[in-house]
Order: sequence, then structure tokens, then C-alpha cells
Amino acid sequence: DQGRNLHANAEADSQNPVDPPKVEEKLGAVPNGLSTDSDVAKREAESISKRSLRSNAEKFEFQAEVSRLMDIIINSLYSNKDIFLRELISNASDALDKIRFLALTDKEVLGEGDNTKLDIQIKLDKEKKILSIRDRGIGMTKEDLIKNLGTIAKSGTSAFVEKMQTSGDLNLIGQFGVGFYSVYLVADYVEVISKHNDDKQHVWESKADGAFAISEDTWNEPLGRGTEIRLHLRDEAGEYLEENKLKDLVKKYSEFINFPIYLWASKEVDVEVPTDEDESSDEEEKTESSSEEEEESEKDEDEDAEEKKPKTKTVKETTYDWELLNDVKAIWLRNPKEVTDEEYTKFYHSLAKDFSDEKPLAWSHFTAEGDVEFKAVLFVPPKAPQDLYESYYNANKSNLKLYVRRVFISDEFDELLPKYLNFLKGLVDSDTLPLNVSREMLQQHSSLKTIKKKLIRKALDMIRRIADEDPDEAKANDKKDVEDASDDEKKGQYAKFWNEFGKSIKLGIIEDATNRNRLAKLLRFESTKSDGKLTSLDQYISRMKSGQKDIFYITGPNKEQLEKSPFLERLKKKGYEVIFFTDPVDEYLMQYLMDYEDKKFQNVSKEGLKLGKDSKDKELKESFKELTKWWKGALASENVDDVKVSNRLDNTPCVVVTSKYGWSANMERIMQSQTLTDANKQAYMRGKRVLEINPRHPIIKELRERVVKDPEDASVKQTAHLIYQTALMESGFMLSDPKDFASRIYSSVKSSLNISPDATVEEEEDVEEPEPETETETETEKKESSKDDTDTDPSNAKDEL
Ligand SMILES: Nc1ncnc2c1ncn2[C@@H]1O[C@H](COP(=O)(O)OP(=O)(O)OP(=O)(O)O)[C@@H](O)[C@H]1O
Repeated sequence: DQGRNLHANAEADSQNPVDPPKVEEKLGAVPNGLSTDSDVAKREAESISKRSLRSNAEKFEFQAEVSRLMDIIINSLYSNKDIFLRELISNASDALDKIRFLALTDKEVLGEGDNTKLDIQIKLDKEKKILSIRDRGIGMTKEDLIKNLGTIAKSGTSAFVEKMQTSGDLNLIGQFGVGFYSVYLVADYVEVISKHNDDKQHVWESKADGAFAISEDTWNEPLGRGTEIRLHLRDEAGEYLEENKLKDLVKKYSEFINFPIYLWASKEVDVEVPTDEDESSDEEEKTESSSEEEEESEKDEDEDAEEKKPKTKTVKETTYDWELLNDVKAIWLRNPKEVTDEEYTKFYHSLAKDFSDEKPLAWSHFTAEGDVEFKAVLFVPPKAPQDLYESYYNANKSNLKLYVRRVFISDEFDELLPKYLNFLKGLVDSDTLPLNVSREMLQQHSSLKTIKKKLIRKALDMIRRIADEDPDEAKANDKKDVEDASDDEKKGQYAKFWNEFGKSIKLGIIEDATNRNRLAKLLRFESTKSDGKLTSLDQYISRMKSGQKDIFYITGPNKEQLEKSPFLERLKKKGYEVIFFTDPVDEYLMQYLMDYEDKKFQNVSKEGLKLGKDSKDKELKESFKELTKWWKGALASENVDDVKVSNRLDNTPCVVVTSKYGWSANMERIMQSQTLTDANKQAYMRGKRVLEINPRHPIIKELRERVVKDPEDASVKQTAHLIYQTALMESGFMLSDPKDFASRIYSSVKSSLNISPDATVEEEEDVEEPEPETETETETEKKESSKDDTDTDPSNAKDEL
């Protein structure tokens, strides 16, 4: 539909093609100084006048989002305009990758002669202020041009526009898949000439004024196949016409492009040119006169020949030739020992299109040998992308590039890593996978399973190494080799990793049963003893009390709230460490993480907490039997399963605990906040509730006395109910009937203020309703009219009213 609309639009506008570019006059005026072929220059000059006359260009409007993006770019004060070149080269390289991939199964697509050369060519025209970048990649059909460069907003467009408005950082443009538009940082008019095997050559052009035009290209040199982007540079972007500037930029940004990048570069060379005629005749004369003085007889035939030789001199001349700017080196094929940290960092930046100054947190470069052979480089980025966990289960977002024998195959291969490791960036190059099969067949290939397994291992090792090399971690582990690990750069790196990607590790524990234990080792959290720092399960175990069997934890919305939880009272007092889990995902995590190193996990707000045997336990239980039985009966309407004597309380009279496999109070809270949770499931999964009482607490002791005295006492029943509701709240539950709770509180307040329970609310006096305004006036008038009689001030009358 969109296509149709555009065409309709184009027809309506066909009488009014895109305005001729501002730079046209300049273009037409000067002959092409760089061109090696004067015919080409002539043709180009012709084309320019043709273009302004062109009536067959179809005009299109940019999609609104794209238009907005271009507007931002063209008006941007962003100082690093260099990035456009990186984006264009990256697009050219992608296009070359695509044709190379197609050629694997069909050699014909490459064509013959120069068309088979998979390279990128950069050319400058100082006179006309044009910078052009040409590739022999896959090219674009007319439909591709319409779709890719303007009409269909990519998913990243609005995200990028938003990001730009807040951060102003254009550097990220490549990550959002809208890199092409960065050309308008330096150009005010851009032509994209493209030839795809399935279509004729077309020209796309736009001045970024909301519209673009496309015409069949009948005037430019045929490209054979591929794309040429011609940037008509703005006056202030003259620096991009300097060869040295371009060489530097290619070195800086495009070092890891796997295709040769050439620049049409000038060179000063010495050339022998014939000397002028005047000069030569003078010289000849001199020679002749001197030779007259010589003996004539000495002249022979040889000398005659020498005299006829043309005279030359050496002069400097500028010539142009293609100069190769990059050495196409695949970093992953090199020996890891020979690759420097700086090279890895740069490689990461180019892979991830992340051109911030930050280093990756870690990398792993290895070769796998055996049945399945491959080389891989994996990186842990310094930061998680904002949308890492958005639509985690639906999005296919593998960040590994797959190569087969140096040929780029795909960067959308989900089979290489599990979802939870999607945050890694990197590359895999396999010699075992077949080259000449379709992507679909490759996806089924049995070697992929082995590759995946090895990649996961290596990835988890790499993450563990961040911790091992972090001096903060070594200190926390009381490791003796702290000295060895005292590298400042590594300090605090694991905490950084954890803050960015901790959730992924938790998701891994949930999803990857095979590696659950390995992942659990990477888990970090705060606890009652971690002193505001992160700690690990191994550290927890090393601090466990003798006789302690379980690993204790508690879940809740935040640490501050949990620290005050009644569930921790006695555990803290007795010196047990309790882990705080405060991320909603932790509730799910703990459904999968049952044990670690033979220790079971125990939620301290759930049933089953054992703190070693207390000899008085049985006695206490017995002596409170009457109360617990009575209380259970009194709470019959409240869905309480049982009332028991607690072993976890110190200062609090009672708490409500849940059954082992039901939801915790925290989970109930989480589920209630999820709009789409099924109410039936909620009722079903809700943990059974048990009221646990503190046998040493005065309130509980007094309650026992009263119950023994008169089990039917209504005020005791009322108090017991109120205590239960208060315990529910303190234990993290939401009250199902807050009104009931409030009225119980008020009746209790009444009694503490010695107000009779029957005291009622004072009736409001019957106050006359204010009359509507017109009536009021009449009334006022009435009063005013009688003021003489009553001697009333009229303002008083108003007040009365
Ligand atoms: N030189 C080229 N050859 C063939 N197609 C190209 C070329 N340059 C751009 N395209 C097409 O235009 C699309 C838009 O390019 P753009 O740079 O805006 O985004 P992208 O390349 O998808 O993302 P990124 O900038 O992250 O690489 C590309 O996806 C590609 O299909």
C-alpha cells in the first residue's frame, strides 16, 4: 500500500521534480580535473545539464520519522562529522558481504572482469567538491532505493531520534541502523547511483528537504554492479577533500573492513619531458661550435646518431592512481599472543559499532580444534544496550557474526548462543561448516550444536576471569594473591559487569540447566553481612556457621525494607547471614536454583526454616497450644492455614509465613502489579499462610492469658484479628480489605482513649444550603430593603447568607 501511495504521490509531483542542486552551477562550470578520461568528463558535464532538465524523475516524500531524523542531522552542531565515512564504508562492506555470500552458491552473480573485484573505492573531486564512495557490492534495485533510503522507517529511527534529543550523541547512529543519513552532516546534496543484477542502474538524489527523487540512470558511467554514493559537500566540509584526512579516517575507523579500500590518490612523480626547442637549438649551436674546434675527422656515424636523440629534462608531475588504504587482515586468524589490547579494543569498537572511548570489559580469542574447528573472538561490552531485556523472549538478537572460511555468512544466527548471552559481541569463523549451502541448511548443521556448547563454556570462563582478575573480588575472597591482581584497571570491573549484565546471568540460571552451577558461581548479591558490597555464594558458604545446613535468603522490593524485616530478627541475632534478593527476576530465579554445593536454599519468609534444635521448642509449643488453636479458629474467615509457635522472631509479636512451594508475599506483590496475570492462577499459586507467633513476646503472652480466661471475649477476638492483619502487612502482604483493617484500628484507638465503643459521630447541624446566585441577590435585596427597619449593616447580611 505504501508503495502505491508513493507512486500516486510521485505522479502528482512528476511535473515538479526535485529542485536542481544548489551546487549544480559549480558542477557544470569546471571540467573534471581528476578524470583520466576526457570522455567521462564530457558525459558528466552533459549529465548535469540533463539532470536539471530531467522531467522523468519520480519524486517521493520521506517517511515522517526519517524526515525528522534528517532534519536533526542536517542542523546538528555535532562536531564529530567524520562518522559519515565510517557509516558509508560499513554499508559498502555489508553490500560486498552480501554479494560474496550469494556467489557461494551461484558464481554467475559476480559477473566478469572488474565486476568480480570486491573492493571499495573513494574518489575526490576538489573542483566540484564531490566525495564519492563506490563499492562493487550487491547494489540496490529501484524498489530497494525507495525502501531502504527513505520510505520505510526502520525500527531504530524513532529510538535514535529520541536518543539524539537527550544525549546529542550522533556517534551511536550506526547502532540504530540509520547510519546512511549521517551523510547530511557534511553534504547538502547526495546522489546514490546503484546497479543491482536484477534491475537497471538508477539514481537516488535528495537535498534532505523532505523529498527524494529516483530516475533511471542514462547519463553516468555504468557501474556494472554496486553502488556509488556522491556527496556534494557543504562549503564548511572542505576538509573531506583532503587526501590525508581521508587516509587518516579510513585508518581510524575502517581498519577491520575485510575488503580492500582504495583512494584515488595523487602522487608527485619525476617525469622526463622533452626540453623546449629554443633551449635545444642553443645547446645544439654550442655543441656545433665546440665540435668545430675538434678534429672533424673524429666524427663518425655513431656520433651522428647521438646528435639526433631528443633532449629531455626531469620535471615533477602529479599523477593519480588507486592507493590501498587498509591491509585486509582478519584479526581472528592471528595468533592471540601477537594481538595487542589496543587492537582488540579497536576491533570491538568496529564490530559493535560502539565508538565510545570505553574498553570492552573482557574478551576471549580462541581456536577450537577437533571434530569441529573454528576460531572465535568474544567480547563483553562495557555497557548493556538500553533495550537488552525488552522483548527478551521474542526478539532474535544474536550479536555474533558467523563466517565460514573467512566469508561473512550472517549476523542473525540465533543458533550460536543462547538468549541469555545475547549481550556478548563477537565473531565465529568456522572451517567445518559447509560454504555452499543455504543459510537455512546451515542452521540445521550438526556442528552448530558443538560450536554453541564451546562458545558458552568460553563465554562463562571469560566472565569468571573478570571476577578472578578484579582486586576487589580477590580481597572479598581473602585471596592471598591480591598483589598479583592489583591491576588498577581491573579494579571494580566485576561489580560493573554485574550491574550491567547481572540479570542475564540470572536468566541463564533459569534457562540453562546444564550450566546452572557455573552460572551460580557468577551470581552476586548483597546480604546481611556484605556491608553494602556485592558478595558471592562461595563467600556466603565460607562464612556459614557451624551446623548451618541451608543458605538463607529473603526476597522483597528493596534492601532498606528487607533489612528491617521481622523475618531476620532472630537469624541476625544468632549470627546467620541472609541474602537479599530484590530484583523481581530473583523470585523466578529461586524457583530454579534449588541448591548450590549441596546446600539447599531457604527463603526465611517461608515455612521450613530450621535453626538447629532448641530444647525448649516442644515445651513452648505445648504451652501455647490453647492459644494457637483458638487463634486458628478465630481466623477461620481469613484463609489462614495454621497458627504456630515461631523460631524466627525476636522483637515482633508475630509474622505470616507462606508454604514452601507457593508464592512468597513478594511474589504476590509482583504478580498483582502485572496487569495481565490471570486471577485464577493468582488464587491457585498463592502460598498457604501460616501465622507464626513469638512465644516470648508480652503481647502474645498476655493474649494467651486472656484466651485461657475467656475464649469468647469479643475484644480479645478483635485484638487478635488486628494483630494478624498488622502481621500480614509487616510480612509484606497486601491487605485484601483495608477498610476492615482501618475500622478495627479505630475501635482500638477508641478504647485506648477511653472512648465508649458506642460513641457515635456527631450529627452535622442542618445548615441551610446556599441559594443559587440570582436567588441570593433577591434575598440580599430583601434584607437591604429592610435595613432601615432593622439597622443591619448590609455586609453583615451577606456574611450571614
Ligand atoms: N552501499 C550500499 N549498497 C547496498 N545497499 C546499501 C548501501 N548502503 C545502504 N544500503 C541499504 O540501505 C539500508 C540503510 O542503510 P543504513 O546505513 O541507514 O542502515 P543499515 O546499514 O541497515 O544499518 P547500519 O548503519 O547500522 O549499518 C541498508 O540496510 C542497505 O539495505
